[in-house]
Amino acid sequence: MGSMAIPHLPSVNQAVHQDFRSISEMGTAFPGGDVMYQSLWRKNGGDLNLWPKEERFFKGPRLGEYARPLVMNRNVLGYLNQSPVPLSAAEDELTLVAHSNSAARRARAHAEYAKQAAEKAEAFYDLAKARARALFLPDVPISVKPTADVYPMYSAGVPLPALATELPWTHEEIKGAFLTFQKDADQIYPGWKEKLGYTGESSVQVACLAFFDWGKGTAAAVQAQTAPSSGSLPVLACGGAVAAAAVASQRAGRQSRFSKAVASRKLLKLEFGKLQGVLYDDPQRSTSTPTARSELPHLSRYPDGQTTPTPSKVDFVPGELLGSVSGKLGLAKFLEGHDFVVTSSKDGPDSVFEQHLPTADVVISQPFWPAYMSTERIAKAKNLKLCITAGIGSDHVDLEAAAKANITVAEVTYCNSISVAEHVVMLILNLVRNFVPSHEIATSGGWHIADCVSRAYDLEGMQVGTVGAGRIGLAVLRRLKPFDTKLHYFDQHRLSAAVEEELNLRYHNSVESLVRICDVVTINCPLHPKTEHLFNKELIASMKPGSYLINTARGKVCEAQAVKEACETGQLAGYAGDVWFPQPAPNDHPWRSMPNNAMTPHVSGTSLSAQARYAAGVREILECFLEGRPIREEYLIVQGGGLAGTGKHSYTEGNTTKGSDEAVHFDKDEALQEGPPVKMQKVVTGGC
Ligand SMILES: NC(=O)C1=CN([C@@H]2O[C@H](COP(=O)(O)OP(=O)(O)OC[C@H]3O[C@@H](n4cnc5c(N)ncnc54)[C@H](O)[C@@H]3O)[C@@H](O)[C@H]2O)C=CC1
Repeated sequence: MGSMAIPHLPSVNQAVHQDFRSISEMGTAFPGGDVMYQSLWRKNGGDLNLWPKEERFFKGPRLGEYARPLVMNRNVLGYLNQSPVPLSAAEDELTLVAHSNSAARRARAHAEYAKQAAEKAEAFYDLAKARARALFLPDVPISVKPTADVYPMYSAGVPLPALATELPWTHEEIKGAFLTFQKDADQIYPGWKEKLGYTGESSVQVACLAFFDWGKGTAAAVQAQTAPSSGSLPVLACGGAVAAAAVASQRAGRQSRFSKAVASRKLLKLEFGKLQGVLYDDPQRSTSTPTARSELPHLSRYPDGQTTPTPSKVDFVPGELLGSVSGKLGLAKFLEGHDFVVTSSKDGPDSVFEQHLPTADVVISQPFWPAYMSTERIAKAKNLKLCITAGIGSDHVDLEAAAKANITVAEVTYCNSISVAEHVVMLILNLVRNFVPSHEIATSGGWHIADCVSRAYDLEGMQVGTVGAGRIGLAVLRRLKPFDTKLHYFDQHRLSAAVEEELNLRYHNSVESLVRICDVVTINCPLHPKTEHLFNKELIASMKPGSYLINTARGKVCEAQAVKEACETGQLAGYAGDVWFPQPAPNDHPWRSMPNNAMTPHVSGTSLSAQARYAAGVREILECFLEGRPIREEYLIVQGGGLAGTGKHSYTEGNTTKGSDEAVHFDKDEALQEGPPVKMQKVVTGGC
């Protein structure tokens, strides 16, 4: 299109009555058309060379022309100046058609321009790379991409102390670069930290301080270039080059991504954003142990037919540890060029999370180690547009406040529902068959069979009920069917008659009705105002005596003290689960030490298998968000000022984050000093 010769006057298209010839025949100084056309005509007359390029692509009739009513009984459209009647409603529709036609043509021309701009940006980047290679090092290491941004400053002779102080503080990208380039430097220049006296801390501030030295290094690099024989290139010089190159690489990459997005006519909502990831700590035990398995089964659909996440690609191998800080949910590469801060420091006003919150555009958190987005925190997060739950269950966000602030809350629906369902079955068997105490006896060298079996039963024939029969609840029911149990459920949405028949299910219209009958109750509903403390003293007292309660939904669905007392009196034969409130649970939380518990930290939904799915799902959500595409309906909890998608189906309005600030009382050091968690011997001797 760009190389097409520009005719002085376009060829005449007789099918379109108001082309240039007809205009001139009409002898009109300012022919009909839309406002832009009129004003361009006034300005430039018929000389198309003087008109904006995209106007050349407009070959159809002008606005207002289709919109004319039929005149003169000749079954042709009349001219604007001949119109005998005012515009009608039908014309409005035609006007819209004409509008969209012309807009589409213009958009195509814009897209063409943007594509050319993208190509130029790429060419520029290649040039800058070549020049920086020549300047800094004859052989720049592979991951080092030189600079379009910093290079001109060096070559323009900006005083180096000024450069060194100016760059780190004024350029957000440089701060970002420091978070990513250290690995490169480690590989290429082992020992650089010692040589620089780098403390090894990972905060941006420390990294920026280190940049002062990197800046000096750049000076050395420049000198080395002018006097190559002055000795070996100091490590500092190389460091300067690495830093400068990392910045340029990020910037050029972002620029070219942006231009490409424009060229493909995607709306790039957030060109450069601050994303705050809150993930659990890396393993405390040695990581030298190889992972147990080298591959994961490939799944493309969930049981109801919904597809597993569909990001454009992933930068991790399924089965890797992605949910902890260093795993970064496998997003580090994808988010290069953005400010992506990942931390486990999430509770209290001094936490890293709270410090970054006021400037964050996106918060990514996990239920296992939740960044509680309380009312107060949402009020502080003025830039926040999107909260992503890497998993399922977004109750750690004050959904009411998020809706009011027009923040979207999305989660990776279904990603770990089956993981949890498997866990629930395991926990039921665990409690009923008294597995954990028996295991403890074996590992402590004992053989006390009577102690092992005095609380052990068969599940067969028991009445088992779920509160909540959504993705997890239904999967639990399906998995329990072969155990020849009698199955019950309560949910605000009744399952289909076919499913009830298939699983021989008994529906209860209240939770009270279900708990009265069941030997085993499993909780699989979200936490929202109607389920908060649902299992209180009163409801637990109405349960069948000696029943088992399994809660992998959310800790706050149960009242902690009421559960503890019921375990002590025997009203509950056992309580198992992995969810607490708040999280991490205080070191002295009663569930850690109450009798007959089979508790773990919050783990059921973060198996390595689940991590691969939710990491991919988070990327899918981010890709949609960054490109202005809609997020899958089923992933939505809050959008457009209210509950949406799965949020609308499974939650009720309100806030359940109150009390989450207590999480600050968890003392990591105390937990580490105390060694392995609660010994089950305590449980065996603990009563009931
Ligand atoms: N422990 C873990 O690692 C994980 C825990 N979860 C928890 O499990 C919950 C459920 O997950 P899915 O089954 O995938 O969600 P889902 O949305 O498919 O199902 C939830 C079901 O609960 C029902 N429900 C809502 N309020 C209820 C009430 N008051 N009484 C009875 N039923 C009610 C809904 O109607 C829906 O059928 C999540 O919201 C989350 O809190 C989810 C994944 C991992």
